[in-house]
Amino acid sequence: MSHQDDCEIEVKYQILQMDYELQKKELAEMRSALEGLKRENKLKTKECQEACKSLQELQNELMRKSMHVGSLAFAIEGQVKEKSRWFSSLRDMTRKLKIMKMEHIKLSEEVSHYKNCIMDINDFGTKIQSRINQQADLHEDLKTKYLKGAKERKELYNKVLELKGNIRVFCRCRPLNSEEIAAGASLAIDFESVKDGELTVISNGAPKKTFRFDAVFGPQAEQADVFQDTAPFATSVLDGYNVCIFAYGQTGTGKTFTMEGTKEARGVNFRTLEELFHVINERQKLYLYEISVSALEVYNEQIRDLLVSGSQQSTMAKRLEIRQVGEGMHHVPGLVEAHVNNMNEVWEVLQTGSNARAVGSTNANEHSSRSHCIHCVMVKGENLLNGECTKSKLWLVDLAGSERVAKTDVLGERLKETQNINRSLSALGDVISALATKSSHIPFRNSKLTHLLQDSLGGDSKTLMFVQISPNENDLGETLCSLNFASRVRGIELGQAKKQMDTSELLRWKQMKSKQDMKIKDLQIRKMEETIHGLDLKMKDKDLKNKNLQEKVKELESQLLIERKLARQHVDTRIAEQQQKQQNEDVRPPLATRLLGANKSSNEVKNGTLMKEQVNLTRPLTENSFRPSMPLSVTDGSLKHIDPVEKENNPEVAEQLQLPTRTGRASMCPTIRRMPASSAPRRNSLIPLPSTPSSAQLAPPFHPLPSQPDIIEEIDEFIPEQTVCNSPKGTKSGGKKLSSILRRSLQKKVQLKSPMQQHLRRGLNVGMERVRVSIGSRGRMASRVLVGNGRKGGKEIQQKQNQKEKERAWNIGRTAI
Ligand SMILES: Nc1ncnc2c1ncn2[C@@H]1O[C@H](COP(=O)(O)OP(=O)(O)OP(=O)(O)O)[C@@H](O)[C@H]1O
Repeated sequence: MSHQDDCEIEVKYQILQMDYELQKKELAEMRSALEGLKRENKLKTKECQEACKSLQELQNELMRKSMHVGSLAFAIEGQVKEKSRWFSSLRDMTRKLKIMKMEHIKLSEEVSHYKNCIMDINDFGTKIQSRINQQADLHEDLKTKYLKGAKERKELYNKVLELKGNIRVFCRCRPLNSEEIAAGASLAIDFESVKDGELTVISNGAPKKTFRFDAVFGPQAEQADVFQDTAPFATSVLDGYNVCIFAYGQTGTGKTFTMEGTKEARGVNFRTLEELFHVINERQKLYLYEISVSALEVYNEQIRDLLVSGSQQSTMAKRLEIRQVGEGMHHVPGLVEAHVNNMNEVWEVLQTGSNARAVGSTNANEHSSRSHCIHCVMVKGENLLNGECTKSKLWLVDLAGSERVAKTDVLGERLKETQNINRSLSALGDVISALATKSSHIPFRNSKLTHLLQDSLGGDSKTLMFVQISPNENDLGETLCSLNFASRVRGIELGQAKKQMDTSELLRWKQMKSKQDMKIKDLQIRKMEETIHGLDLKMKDKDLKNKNLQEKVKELESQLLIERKLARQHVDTRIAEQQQKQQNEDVRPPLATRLLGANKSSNEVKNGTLMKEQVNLTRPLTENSFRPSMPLSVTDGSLKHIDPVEKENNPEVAEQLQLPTRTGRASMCPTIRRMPASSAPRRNSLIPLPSTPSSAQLAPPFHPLPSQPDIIEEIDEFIPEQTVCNSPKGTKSGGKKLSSILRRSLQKKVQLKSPMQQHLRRGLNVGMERVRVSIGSRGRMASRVLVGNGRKGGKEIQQKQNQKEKERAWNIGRTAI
């Protein structure tokens, strides 16, 4: 038993030992297995950590992507806004164009209306012209007839005066004054026998001598009666004849009364001038007259200007000398000539002269009898019908008392005065005598008086002499002297009176008239031409504006088209990218496999998918690259189809569809959210984002502003690059089309000059800029964004630059990852 037991025990022991061995072996195996498991566990843990890390990175990446997509959506939103602005500006432009067209139509209608008007006016003008010509002929005929009539009238009038005598003598006898009446003076004139100009001088009640004059005015004669016969001389002056009216006679016989008169009874001076203005007024439509009056006195053979104030007299007196200014024309240089336009002015001048004469002496009457008072009325006349000009003079002379000639028993100053008066009055007598005997020499220069009156005492003038006499028998001697002198004067036969024609004035007038006519006609023609030219210019201007506007609209449309295409391509590219990523995810290997082959897959991505994406990313500028069968529009967070034809033809509808930009931005997010959890290869695919410029491609922050041809060259360079990447024909032609559109647009932009064009150019610049923004997001053209911005203000540049810097920072950050 024991042995058996022992054997059993032994067996058991051996079994146990074997078990033990087995268990030990198992333990060792278990231990080794445990070790293996531990190692595996470690590896797994490490793998898990890596996976977590990778997951974290991917989450970060995802966040960055989301933000990037957000920024892209924001950019798209901006572009959509920009587009809406473009559309609104386009709408404005279209509206303006419509208005302009309407205006153009209106203007065209106006122009045609004006043309018709002009034609009517021309017709009317020719009719009027023919009427005017008829009237002008009639007028000319009437004028000739009138001129002929006027000439005849003048000639007849002059003949009448000539028949009456160019030198006429009126005798006027003053009434006896109160002193004489009181003294019981007897009359020396037989007033009862006065008829037909005959005057009989009586002495001691018996007729002594009979004198014959042109008119005899007795004591009862009024100033107006006297002037009635004097008035024709005034008409003669206006007809261009020189006239001299003088009063001769003994002191106190009424010379001054006849010539000057009193305030109540105006004399010849005032009345003659009144008559002058009366006739001038009557002839005002046919003649133009200028009247000036001078007042002077000849005292002691010196001429004194009565219109110069007393203080200036001393200096003026020396200078006043008589000068011959032409054939038979005499003038006193420096003599004041007062221009008078009406009788008030005439009265002022006459009063001034009278006052000046009075100031010169303490006894006015005494002084007046010792000097010759002379008024010279100068008349310039112009016949408005034929331009005939005349210059004539009217002398109104109040002579010094004639009785002084006989008085020689005076001394000193009075003697000198008397001698001078004697000299001048005897000189006047000599002149008249010489004229009477038709002497070859007329001694005009023997005295200042005759020298002054030379023009009006010669053969071609008319002279009226008032011989003033006293009725007092005590003055008989003086009266007879005066009457004898007057009779001598009346006996002079003056030659035919000549009109004082100013031929140079006539010639000048005719030349001036013809020049004026020419000027008026030229002016009329020029005005008509200017009106037509102005209308033409308006038409051209409107046409030009219309053309420009049409061109601008076309340009803007093409810009918009390009912009729309680019934006669409941009969105398409994004979608394509997403699709590509999704495809990549679908074929992505399991986590462990990817871990083992991470480097390899990374390289594959770099060499394969990545490159493909890069290629795709450069494509969007071409029309056909990655173009979906139907274009998509973002509306209410979902992508909608827009018919491109409808969009082109009806931009407003298209705009309305595109307007909700916020929803457009949101619409991008679900696409991102639908993407599965990112993986390492997928992350690698995101590295070379289209907007990420390589270090070589990164544009400097500020480029110098390129010239327009440079930009065109850049576009030219840029477009073929796209076409190379996208070989299909359509893409090539699209690229060329785009290139040509851009080039044309830029060339036009360069040509713009007018303010309107500049305004449009500003709009175009904005457009170009936007185009560049959209191009710039493709990498290479990013630099052009800065170029475009370089044209704007500093703030805008800064904003754009900041925005780009942000984008670049994102991209650089991604590259670093
Ligand atoms: N026809 C007349 N009717 C009324 N009064 C007259 C007339 N003629 C002269 N008298 C008066 O006679 C006076 C002298 O006249 P007035 O002074 O005109 O003479 P005179 O010839 O000019 O003298 P003098 O040579 O001194 O200047 C004046 O008072 C004037 O009023």
